[in-house]
Amino acid sequence: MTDLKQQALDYHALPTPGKISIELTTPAETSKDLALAYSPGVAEPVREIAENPDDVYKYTAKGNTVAVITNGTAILGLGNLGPMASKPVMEGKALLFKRFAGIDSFDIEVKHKTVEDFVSTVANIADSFGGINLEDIKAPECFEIERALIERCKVPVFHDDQHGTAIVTAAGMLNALDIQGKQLKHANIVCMGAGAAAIACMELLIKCGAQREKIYMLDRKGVIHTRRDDLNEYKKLFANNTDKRTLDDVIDGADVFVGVSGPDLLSAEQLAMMAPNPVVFACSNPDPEIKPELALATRDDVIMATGRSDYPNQVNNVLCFPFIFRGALDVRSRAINDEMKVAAVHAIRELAKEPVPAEVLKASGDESLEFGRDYIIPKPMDTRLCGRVAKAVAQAAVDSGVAALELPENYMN
Ligand SMILES: NC(=O)C1=CN([C@@H]2O[C@H](COP(=O)(O)OP(=O)(O)OC[C@H]3O[C@@H](n4cnc5c(N)ncnc54)[C@H](OP(=O)(O)O)[C@@H]3O)[C@@H](O)[C@H]2O)C=CC1
Ligand SMILES: CC(=O)C(=O)O
Ligand SMILES: [Mg+2]
Repeated sequence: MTDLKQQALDYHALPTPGKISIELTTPAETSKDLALAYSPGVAEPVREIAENPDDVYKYTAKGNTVAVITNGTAILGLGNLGPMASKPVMEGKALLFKRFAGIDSFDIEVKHKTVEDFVSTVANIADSFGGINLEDIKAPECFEIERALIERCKVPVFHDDQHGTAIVTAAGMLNALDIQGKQLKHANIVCMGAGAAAIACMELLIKCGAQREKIYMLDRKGVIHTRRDDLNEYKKLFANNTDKRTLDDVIDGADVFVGVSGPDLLSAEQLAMMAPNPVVFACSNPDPEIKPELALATRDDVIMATGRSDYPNQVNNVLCFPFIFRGALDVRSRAINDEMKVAAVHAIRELAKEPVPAEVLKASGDESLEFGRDYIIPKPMDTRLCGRVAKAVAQAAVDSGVAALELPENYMN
């Protein structure tokens, strides 16, 4: 067994199985405590909430709790391994919510037969939480699921693999292209993968200035083009009227490669065919579309990012989901809309341009970090992220009319 494999298994098994537990926030030592916490005292908040439903935010943990919900059909880049196999990832998301944004979460792994079955299960329990984070649900079902749940739930519903990934990708891409002296609107983009993350990443890049006709998207069958008759409605939005059919055809002269597909799908030869000063985001987890060692040995003008914590430039939705929910919960937003997503993009990208405090360097193990090809995006353990992103998101929620509360005074200052 490799060292990392054994360490990772031990990390999850010890000192107790899993990575999270529940802790109490009120005293529960004496009979008096129990008379308040449970019977008879608990009846008082019950009566208040029955009379005024909004009081649930005053008397329960709902307002700081997010459900992380999956069916295990697209677990990282490992595929459809079922609900139980996804549990370590979902507990991992709960760990990240708590560690980076102080948000409590429950992971819920749903076994279901139909999309409607999944949607009803989630819709029926959604009110228990302040928000719903959908995770690792494969395309195209994820699109229908998210749309239906947004319609049916009063709390914000956010499919992290779509929008969290897209926000971080857009933030990193705008910075990387700036460093390479290129502009998104002129960039020839290759997107390997045509699923949840791919469709959302490309749609957000287009909102940020990329041109749809300059994007070539590929799935397992190759380039997505207008003469294919096997495309779902989401892939069809990226069908190019082109004779190009393979990665070799489209990578020639490309400025950008975004990989949200699977391991080792971009070869050194293909990377060598890209335009001068290319940007490669090989974001498949745990194994990227091309290993950074290989990419950097192949050419030294490439800006290289992966989804992993153990290389520079981690383009991973962890930089977004804890903070976008922090902002949404704090102003009790009923949605996470485009205005909030764009606010998150800019807050994340701008932070990378600021000097990095010593404690971030210590946590990341870097001697120095300065905006440039090996530091295009902040580190997840940068404690400034929560304040910057949550504040921008909360302000955007208030400004766009989806927040029930005003921005708290001195919020995140
Ligand atoms: N770094 C980050 O923050 C994130 C990274 N990801 C990564 O992105 C990947 C996809 O996740 P997600 O979108 O949720 O999953 P989906 O199942 O929704 O989509 C997977 C897509 O990848 C394509 N694909 C898979 N294998 C190949 C291959 N060998 N050649 C070409 N295309 C391939 C599939 O093609 P087809 O449609 O033909 O089946 C599909 O379009 C995963 O590796 C995941 O780890 C996802 C979210 C966040
Ligand atoms: C990071 C993540 O959410 C994924 O790879 O699915
Ligand atoms: Mg995921």
